[in-house]
Amino acid sequence: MALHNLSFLYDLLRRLKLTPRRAQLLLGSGGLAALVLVLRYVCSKKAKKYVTNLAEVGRVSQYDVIIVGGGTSGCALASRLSEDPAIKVLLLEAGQSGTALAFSRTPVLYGKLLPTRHVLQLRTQPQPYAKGRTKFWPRAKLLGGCSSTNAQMAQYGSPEDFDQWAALMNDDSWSWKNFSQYFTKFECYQPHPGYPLVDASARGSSGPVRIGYFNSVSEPSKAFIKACTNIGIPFTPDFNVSTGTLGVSRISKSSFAASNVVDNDSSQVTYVDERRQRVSSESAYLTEDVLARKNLTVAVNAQVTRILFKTQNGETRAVGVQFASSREGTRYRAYARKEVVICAGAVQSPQVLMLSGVGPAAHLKSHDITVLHDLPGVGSNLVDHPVVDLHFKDKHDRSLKYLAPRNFPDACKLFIAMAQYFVLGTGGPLATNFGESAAFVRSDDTVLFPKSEYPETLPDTTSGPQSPDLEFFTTPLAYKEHGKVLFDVHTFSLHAYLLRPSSTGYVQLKSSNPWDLPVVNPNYLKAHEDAAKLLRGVRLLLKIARTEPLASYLAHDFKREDLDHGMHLKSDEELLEMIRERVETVYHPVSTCRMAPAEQNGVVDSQLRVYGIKGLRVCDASVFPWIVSGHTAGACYAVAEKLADMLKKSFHAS
Ligand SMILES: Cc1cc2nc3c(=O)[nH]c(=O)nc-3n(C[C@H](O)[C@H](O)[C@H](O)COP(=O)(O)OP(=O)(O)OC[C@H]3O[C@@H](n4cnc5c(N)ncnc54)[C@H](O)[C@@H]3O)c2cc1C
Repeated sequence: MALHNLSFLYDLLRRLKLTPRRAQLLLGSGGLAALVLVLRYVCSKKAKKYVTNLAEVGRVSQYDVIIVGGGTSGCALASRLSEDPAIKVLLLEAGQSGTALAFSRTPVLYGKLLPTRHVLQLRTQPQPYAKGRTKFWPRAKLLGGCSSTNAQMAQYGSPEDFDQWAALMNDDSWSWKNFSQYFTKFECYQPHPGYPLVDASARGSSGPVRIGYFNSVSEPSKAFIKACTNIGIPFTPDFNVSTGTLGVSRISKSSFAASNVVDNDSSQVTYVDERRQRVSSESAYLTEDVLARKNLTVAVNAQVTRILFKTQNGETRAVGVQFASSREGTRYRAYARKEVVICAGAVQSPQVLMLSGVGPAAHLKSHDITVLHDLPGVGSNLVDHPVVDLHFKDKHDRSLKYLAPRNFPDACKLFIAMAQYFVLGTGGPLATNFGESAAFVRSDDTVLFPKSEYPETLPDTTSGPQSPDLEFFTTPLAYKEHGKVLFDVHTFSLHAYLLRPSSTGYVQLKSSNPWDLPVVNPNYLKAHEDAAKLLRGVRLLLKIARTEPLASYLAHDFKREDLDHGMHLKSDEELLEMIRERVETVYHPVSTCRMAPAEQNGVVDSQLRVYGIKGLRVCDASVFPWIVSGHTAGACYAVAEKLADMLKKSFHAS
């Protein structure tokens, strides 16, 4: 039946006798419009009801907890807290629903969201160590936050990352042994017959966040895994295990060890549902049942402009928030009996604190903001993962280039893929998140980087001996400018990123107006070792690209300036120039309201309480003491799960 439908569609398109030009026009305008309409229709059926009349929110006399920002952590926290009917929760989100947007729901389309109004069009300061360029830094303005716009890769970092958090805070509840329960609490892992080596019993099975596999992966991405094992990167069946995250994945057959044959159908483990749609914090945690709770109010298009405080007997307490839907809009207020929790993300949590008078005193005064509490750490310690992309020609011309069709056969392929995804609901190419295979390595691994070739000893910035400082991943298509620019030939891409940079930067206010985007400066590659480690990563990737079986999938004799087949011949100096030229964000900023002892410039303590203020906490990527050795969304969920537990217990005790 499915095949019949697809061949019927193909015949129909052929009978239309479209010339390549017509096909291009059809796809460029009508096709896109049709796609958007179909998607709108599909998604509108699932659109949820949230409070949009902000006056209604202020009418409730008091909430117990007000959460600022309905992003990855914010939705999780709101949902968990409101499980207790005695806790009255208000969640205020600056953007609208993400589940109502087709570009968010359909994995392959998330790049299309980045240049829209649903994403803050933030750019960094010129990067002095990256050729003075400013970098595009998209941050979601949607319920679900960046989990509504991200690449859905479900790897959580290394267990030793969290042991390091625990040691810093002298609080064992953050150690992997104890904190890992919150990863399993949010997870609903879907075992897959193609992945028999994954120990499903070690994964969560009843949490709200469905973790599973897409059902498409390109041949070169499978070959990448084998090429990695051929140069000495061990295979690991699961990146999220207690023994650490080092190695390369994925693979399906348990016969791998014997035959060394990679034969999987699926890509990395991802946040994806049974219809191969995105799982975001909103879709997972704000279900209809949760939204039906009388003690939970979720308001959208509600941007918090500042926290409200009360000072009595020398003690300052957060008592509520002020919010509005637009720069000129009416300012509303809502009050919290117990706690205000800021979950506005690594860029905006420090912004909200500073707008409210909590932050570095001199900086606040320079913007005529009355200093309520001088807290120098707010906005400092910004860290992000820098990435370098390498582009290759796909030798067999089988890439997903048809997703941006330029001729009739490609147009047909796209329509078939659309039918497969939207009509048949069987996934296929539109269900890809692009990140297919990945490897985690250490830059001091002497098998991969022999001392004879890499004599320099670089500072060890990993969180422990089982933890990586470099990640590689593959995409079945090369792109530039965050997906805006594709190549006119079939391509395949390899990416190297630095997991534990030494370089840190800052978030500062541009002005005291909450609608002005803050100033961000990650200081990419400021530290010598950051560039040196990325150089090692790029050298190794270039070697992997020329190692079988991957080498046979790439057209290494294809000579073109904008492709990297000759890159391995460059000197270290030339490669470093290229790295500084190309370095971009992997969209993982953290640590701007760092959980750390107060004397070490910390902003929150180990219970995520803002130093010096009562009733105020921060809960999102901004509290990470150090950046995780992997992808950041998982720890955002887990931190929120932990805080929800903590708050529920403390409310019951009081
Ligand atoms: C393009 C992209 C790809 C990524 N890919 C991956 C990936 O594959 N895997 C992975 O693990 N991680 C990935 N990440 C990173 C990950 O998604 C983020 O680190 C994580 O989601 C951040 O969660 P958060 O809760 O800190 O903040 P966010 O999810 O950003 O939430 C902050 C929320 O607060 C709201 N807000 C801000 N200010 C206010 C205010 N004043 N009032 C009210 N609301 C406000 C925002 O609108 C937003 O909804 C990616 C990120 C991006 C952008």
